Amino acid sequence: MFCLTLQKTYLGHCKAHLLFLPCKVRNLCYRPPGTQLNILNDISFSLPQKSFGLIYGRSGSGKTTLLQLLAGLSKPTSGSILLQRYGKDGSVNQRPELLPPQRVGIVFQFPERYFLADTLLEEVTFGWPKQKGGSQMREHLASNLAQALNWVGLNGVPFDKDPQSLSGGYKRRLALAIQLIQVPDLLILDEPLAGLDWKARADVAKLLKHLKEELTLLVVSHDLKELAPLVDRSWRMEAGGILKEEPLSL
Ligand SMILES: Nc1ncnc2c1ncn2[C@@H]1O[C@H](COP(=O)(O)OP(=O)(O)OP(=O)(O)O)[C@@H](O)[C@H]1O
Repeated sequence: MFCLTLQKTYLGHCKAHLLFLPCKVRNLCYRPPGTQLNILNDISFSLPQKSFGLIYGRSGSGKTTLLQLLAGLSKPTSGSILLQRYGKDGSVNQRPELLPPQRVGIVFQFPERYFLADTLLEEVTFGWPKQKGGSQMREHLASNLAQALNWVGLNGVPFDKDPQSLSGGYKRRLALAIQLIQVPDLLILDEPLAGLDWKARADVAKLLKHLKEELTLLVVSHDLKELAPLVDRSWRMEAGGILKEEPLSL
């Protein structure tokens, strides 16, 4: 009886701490190879599941470097990036594990500049496995495709449409859909509103609000005013990569 109570209390304790911390960064430092100084110094933060985290700060403060580490594009010099996984029912199904890059989606600044294909279908399926043995993965991705297009409101757009003929806001939606097909545990966005007109900015901000209900988003942006209503946690970066949690003051 005592053991059962203890076990329940312990599980309750774990849930209270873990369910709300899917992404946990601890004491992250980064020094580019061949250089003497750290660009990032002792960065620690955590982002709750299905929430919107915003990182802002002056140019050169280290925001892009941090996103690159989180996306697995560079390796930290020291420190850890941990991810808590969830079962479909919301229960914790694993201990925190090192964040595998394939579970992180990243939409770079001006993603439309990197579109390669002539049709929307080619663009969204670019990089899918073609050879024998990859069919299971293709099926998996195909089953997520409709959901991803639906999430971003692209489900009515013909598959043979040239991505470059889409409006600015719809190009951003397409870039988001490409990442959403993987159903990432963490979706990173670098300046998602940059270069858009006011209407497209409002549309994309509305879309991000909708996505926050399903996903964990970490955004770097200078557009504090437009994103403020979505923000759950915000950090200001300073030169040397110091991250300070600060509520937005507009
Ligand atoms: N490979 C590298 N080697 C040396 N210094 C670097 C390297 N990469 C970035 N830096 C420096 O690290 C600092 C942080 O750069 P980073 O691009 O992460 O800043 P940022 O906050 O994203 O800036 P912005 O808002 O202009 O994009 C800058 O001073 C930059 O010059």
